Amino acid sequence: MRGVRLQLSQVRRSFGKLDVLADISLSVRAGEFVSILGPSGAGKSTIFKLLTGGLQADGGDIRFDGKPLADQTRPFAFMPQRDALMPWRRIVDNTTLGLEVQGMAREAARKRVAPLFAEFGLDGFEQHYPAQLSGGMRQRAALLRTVVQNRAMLLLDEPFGALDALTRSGMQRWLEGMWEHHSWTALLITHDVREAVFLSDRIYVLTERPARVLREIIVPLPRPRRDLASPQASAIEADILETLLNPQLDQRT
Ligand SMILES: Nc1ncnc2c1ncn2[C@@H]1O[C@H](COP(=O)(O)OP(=O)(O)OP(=O)(O)O)[C@@H](O)[C@H]1O
Repeated sequence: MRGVRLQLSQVRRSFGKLDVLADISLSVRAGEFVSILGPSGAGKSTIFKLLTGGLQADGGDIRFDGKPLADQTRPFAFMPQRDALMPWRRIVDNTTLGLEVQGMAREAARKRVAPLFAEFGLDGFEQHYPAQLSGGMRQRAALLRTVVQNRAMLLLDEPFGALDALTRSGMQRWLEGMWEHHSWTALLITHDVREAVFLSDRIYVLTERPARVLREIIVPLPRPRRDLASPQASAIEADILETLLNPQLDQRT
C-alpha cells in the first residue's frame, strides 16, 4: 500500500461557542484521490483552512509525511470554490500568479506555464481576459495556476460548483484523466455525491456540525470511470445518499 501523506487525527475547532469540527480523522495516501462530502455548513472549508494555515486547530494532530504540519512549509496547492481569476489580468498572467507570489520572475513563470496550455484546453487563449472565457475554461485556468506550483498535494474546494451540469460532467472527466496522467495526490471538498463517486478512490462522509467522520467509503470502480450510470456506481451513490439523509442509522465508522 502506498504511503500516507496527509494524516488528520481527532482534529477539533470551534469559533467561540460554535463547535464546528468535533473529531476529524482522515488520511490521504500518495497518488490517491479522496473526497470529503458533507452537509452545507458542516465545516468542510474550515478543514482546508487548517491545512493551508489560515486557521489553527484547537486540538488533534495534523501530519504530512509523518511530520507535524506546523513544522514545515505548507505542501498544498489550493484551488478555491470560485475560480478567483483576476479580471484585469490576461489568462497567462493569471496562471503565473501563484509562481510570482512564490518569488519567481514573470518571464520564468511564463516559461513554466506555457507548455501546459494545450493540455488544459487553453491553447490560443493566453492573451484573453477571464471574462472572454467560458466557465469551464476559467476553472481549467484556475487549476493550471494551482498545479503549476508543483506542490505535493492538491486541495480542491468545490471546483465545479458554479458550473452548469453539462460543463461540470465534462470537467469531471477531464480532471480524472489529468489526475491519472500526472499522478496527483488530491483532496476534494464537494456537496455532490455523484461527483465524489466519479472521482474518488475513497470518500469521507461528515456529519452535520459539529462535524465528525460518519463513514469512510472505498470506491472500487475501475478507471477511467466513463459510465456514471453503471449499476455499481448508482448503488454506491444511493448508499451514500441514504447515509446523508439518515445519518442516525449509520454509525459504521
Ligand atoms: N472565521 C470564522 N469565524 C466564525 N465562524 C466561522 C468562521 N469560519 C467558519 N465559521 C462557521 O463555521 C461553520 C462551518 O463553516 P465552513 O465554511 O467550514 O462550512 P462548509 O462545510 O465548508 O460549508 P459549505 O458547504 O456551505 O461551503 C459555519 O457555521 C460558519 O459560519
